[in-house]
Amino acid sequence: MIEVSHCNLSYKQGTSQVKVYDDFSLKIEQGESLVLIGPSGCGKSTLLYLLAGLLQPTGGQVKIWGEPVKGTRQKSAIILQEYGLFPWLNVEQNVSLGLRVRHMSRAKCKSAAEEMIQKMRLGEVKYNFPSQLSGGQRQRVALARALTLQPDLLLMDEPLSALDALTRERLQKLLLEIWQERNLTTVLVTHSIEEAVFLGSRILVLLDGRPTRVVGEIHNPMVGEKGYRQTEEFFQKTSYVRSLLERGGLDESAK
Ligand SMILES: Nc1ncnc2c1ncn2[C@@H]1O[C@H](COP(=O)(O)OP(=O)(O)OP(=O)(O)O)[C@@H](O)[C@H]1O
Repeated sequence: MIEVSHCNLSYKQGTSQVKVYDDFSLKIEQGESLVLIGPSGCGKSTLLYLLAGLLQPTGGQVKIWGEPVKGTRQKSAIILQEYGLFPWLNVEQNVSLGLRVRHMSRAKCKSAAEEMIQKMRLGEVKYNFPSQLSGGQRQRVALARALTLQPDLLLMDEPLSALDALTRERLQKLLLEIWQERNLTTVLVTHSIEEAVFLGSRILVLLDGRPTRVVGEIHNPMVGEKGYRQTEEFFQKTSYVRSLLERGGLDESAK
């Protein structure tokens, strides 16, 4: 279980403080695929950074599998909005980077990276640099790099937002496969309602209220089932999330 308990977090903006989280709590079960959706600036990335240990709350605590998070941890992988690839390293070097900084031998790094490069179908571009890749390929490199570290928690901040519609759907399927195969715990931030319902076993709808408020929590047990996107249930769930976002709160009639 991941527990965010009574967390407070404010940012300094000029001479004032912007209160993003105030007494905020959240629990995430092992193996869940949690999606955070909400308007720009409502605090989604901040929550991801708290979970990653990149930010520390000023009050309260984050615990992962019972351990308080005091900084970044080896088993948490985060994929940021700009993918975080190093432009001066080629695909193979980017993928193996995490292992190299953990002092794994060169040969082991190479074979672990190669396995992941094949899985992500990046073999043909493995000596290319990030500037020579498409958005979808860059995203797969970022995923490959995160997965070589065998994380138990994968945090993703709008990982697919820069992609064209078809590439995005292909990578959504890939993310689902990875989640199901590895029984990973994932937290994904998105602005897309369809993506939230396609990928989230639970969806949290957040709104900016200074502090951030959770205005809806949707359990989505059919996630990952074949053909889910074409079902009535999928349509209903997306309509419900949309109504929460539009009306800024719980609308019982749309449930
Ligand atoms: N380093 C910072 N310094 C000051 N204020 C910040 C900082 N980072 C974020 N904020 C503010 O905190 C609030 C929440 O930001 P956050 O990035 O978590 O929102 P978000 O929901 O992820 O937004 P987006 O969807 O646009 O990425 C915003 O009002 C933002 O302006």
